[in-house]
Amino acid sequence: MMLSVAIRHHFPTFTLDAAFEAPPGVTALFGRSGSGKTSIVNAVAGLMRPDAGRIEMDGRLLSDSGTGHFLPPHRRGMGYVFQEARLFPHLTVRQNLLYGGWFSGRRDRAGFSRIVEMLGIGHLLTRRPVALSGGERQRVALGRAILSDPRLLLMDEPLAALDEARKAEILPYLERLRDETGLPILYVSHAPAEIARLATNIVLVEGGRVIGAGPAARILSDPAIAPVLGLRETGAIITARIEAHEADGLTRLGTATGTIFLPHVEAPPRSVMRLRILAQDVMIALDRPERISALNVLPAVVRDLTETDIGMLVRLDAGGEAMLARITRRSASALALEPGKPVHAVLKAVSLAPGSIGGAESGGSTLP
Ligand SMILES: Nc1ncnc2c1ncn2[C@@H]1O[C@H](COP(=O)(O)OP(=O)(O)OP(=O)(O)O)[C@@H](O)[C@H]1O
Repeated sequence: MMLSVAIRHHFPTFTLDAAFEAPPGVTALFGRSGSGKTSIVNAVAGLMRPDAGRIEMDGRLLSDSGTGHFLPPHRRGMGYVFQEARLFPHLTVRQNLLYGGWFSGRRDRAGFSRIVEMLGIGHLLTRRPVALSGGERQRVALGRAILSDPRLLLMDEPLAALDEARKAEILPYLERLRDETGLPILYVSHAPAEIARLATNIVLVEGGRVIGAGPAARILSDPAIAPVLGLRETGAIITARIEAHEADGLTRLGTATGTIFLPHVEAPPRSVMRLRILAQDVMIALDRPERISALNVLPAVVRDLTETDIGMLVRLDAGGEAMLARITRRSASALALEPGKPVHAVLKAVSLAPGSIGGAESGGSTLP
C-alpha cells in the first residue's frame, strides 16, 4: 500500500498545505492540537474536499482537483475509528460487528472469528454497547472497521478518550493488528508514547504543514523533533531481541550494539521488542564506567550535537541505530564531544513493547 497525499485547503483561519507518502505499516500523523491532522484524515476519507491537490492510493485516484475527480467516502474502502466508538446503541456487539461487512458484501465466517479472537471480544457478542467499558467499546469499533474489509484503516485519536488503564488494555490489540493483519493504518495521535510504540512511519504536522516524514526510528531520533515533543518525551527507539530469562529475574536482550538487561519481560526468547529510550535517561561517559549500579551501558559513537530548546542533544550511533542523549553544554565541552568520538551510553531507564523497529512504552521498566 502506498498512500500519496498532496493537498491544500483554506479554512477561514487556517491553511492546510500538506504533502506526504505513507508506505505500508502504521503511519502516524503526529502534531500538536490544531495542527491539521484530523483535516488530513478527513480529506483521505473523502469527508472533506480539499480546494486543491491529489490523493492517490495504490495507483487509484481518490481525488484530484485538477480534473474534478472526487471519489465519495463509501467508495474509498476506508475503515474509520474515531475517538468515541460511535456504535449503534440498539444493536448487539455481534450486529455492530457485522454491520461493516454488509457494506463490503463480505460475510466471511473465518475472518469474523479471527478478528473477534484477536480483539478479545468473543464474550461480549450478545451485549449492547451500553453494557461495555470504554476500552471494550473501542475494541468493538475497531473490529467493526476491520470487518468492513478496508484497504486502509483511519484511526483518529482512538485512545484519547480512554484513561491510562484502558489505553494500556487496548494498545496490545493495536500491536497485534499491526503485526498480524498487515492492514495499512493511518493513525492520528498527539501522544508520543503511543506513536513510539505503534508507528512504523511518522508524518510530523505543524501549522497545517508536514515538517518531517519518514521511518519512525529516524524521525524520533531527529533532534529537530525535540521542540514538538518536549523534554520529557524526546527519545529514540531501537530494536532488541530477547535472548534469555535469567535466574535472578532479569531478562537479557540483544541490541545492535550490545546486551541490555530489563526486569522480567513477559515474552518468549527470540521475541523482537521495541525499546524506547528517552534522551533525558541517557548519560554519556568517555570510558566504560566500572562499579556503577546502572546495568545497561552501550558502546556508541557521537554522530552530531544540536543545541535545542531543551538543551544539548547528542545523537549517537549505536551499532547502526540512532539514540539521543540530553546533556548540558557544560558536559558537552568538558567531555570534548564531537562527531566521530567513541563514547558509552549509560541508560537509566528503558520502556518496551513488542514489535520490530520502533519505540515503546508499555511495561515502562525503570532500570536498576
Ligand atoms: N470545518 C472547519 N472550518 C473552519 N476551520 C476548521 C475546520 N476544520 C478544521 N478547522 C481548523 O483547522 C485547524 C486544524 O484542525 P484539525 O482538527 O485538523 O487539527 P488536529 O491537528 O486534528 O487537532 P486536534 O489534535 O486538536 O484534533 C484548526 O485550527 C481548526 O480550527
